[in-house]
Amino acid sequence: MSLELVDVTWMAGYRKIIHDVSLKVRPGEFLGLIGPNGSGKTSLMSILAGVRRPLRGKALMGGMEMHKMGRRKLAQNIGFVEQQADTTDRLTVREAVSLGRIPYLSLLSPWSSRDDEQVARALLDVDMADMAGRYWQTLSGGEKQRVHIARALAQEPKFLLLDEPTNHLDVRHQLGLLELVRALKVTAVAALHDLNHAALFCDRIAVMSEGQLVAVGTPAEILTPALLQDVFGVTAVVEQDMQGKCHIRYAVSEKQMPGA
Ligand SMILES: Nc1ncnc2c1ncn2[C@@H]1O[C@H](COP(=O)(O)OP(=O)(O)OP(=O)(O)O)[C@@H](O)[C@H]1O
Repeated sequence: MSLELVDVTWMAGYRKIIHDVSLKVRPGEFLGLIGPNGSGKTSLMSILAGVRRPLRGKALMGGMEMHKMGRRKLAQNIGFVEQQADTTDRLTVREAVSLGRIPYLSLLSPWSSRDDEQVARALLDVDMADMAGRYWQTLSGGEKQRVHIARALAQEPKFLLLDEPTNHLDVRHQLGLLELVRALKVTAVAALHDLNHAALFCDRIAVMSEGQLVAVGTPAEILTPALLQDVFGVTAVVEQDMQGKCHIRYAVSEKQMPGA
């Protein structure tokens, strides 16, 4: 099953935020979405997740328009981890992750041991099993982020959409999370600010600039010094290692060096 945007335009008030974007997420791939602040990554992710409806164009899951599908069907297929999602509810970590099972529950299909197993597995996946009894409000920013991801994993999604998932995470958990996403049997899309992470973990990278999709391709195709200069306004050297993985070294002017 694929996730696809066809000529999508989205406006906030009178301002066009997303301009005629067409993008097909390939089954099984890990697609990175990169672009400067305000380029439209979050807006595009929420359209891909079916949370926002395009003003023009189509957002399709398995060839069907998402706004015509029920919330339950969307939630059984798409796990979406938004930026800065918070709650004031008095929930434990386990209860927060259990919310991911709601799309599967009904009067005829009440909570079962299978739901317990999915919640336990999701907590293990994000390294939060030993904090399952802790209250949400007592968690650090990084721990909350890992719980959000566990909640999305508990949905057993076919598509995992992550908006800047490594925010708040220390370097071990950043790498652990991206390794986990790669290892999962899901199609994943993540908005990422760290371009070296995108280069290391993503199969393809899509680049947003001023609301437009300006490039899509493999990390080696996309992460060129010319694109980094054009889109991000930075000077960088891009090296490839023996495995063909790109590594970006940014050039910092003398004035910005410590002690200058
Ligand atoms: N509901 C809204 N109303 C008005 N403007 C909006 C709305 N949502 C987004 N925008 C504007 O649209 C532009 C794109 O925002 P978006 O959050 O999609 O960018 P982004 O690439 O995710 O940015 P960042 O990297 O800073 O998170 C920004 O200029 C933002 O201010």
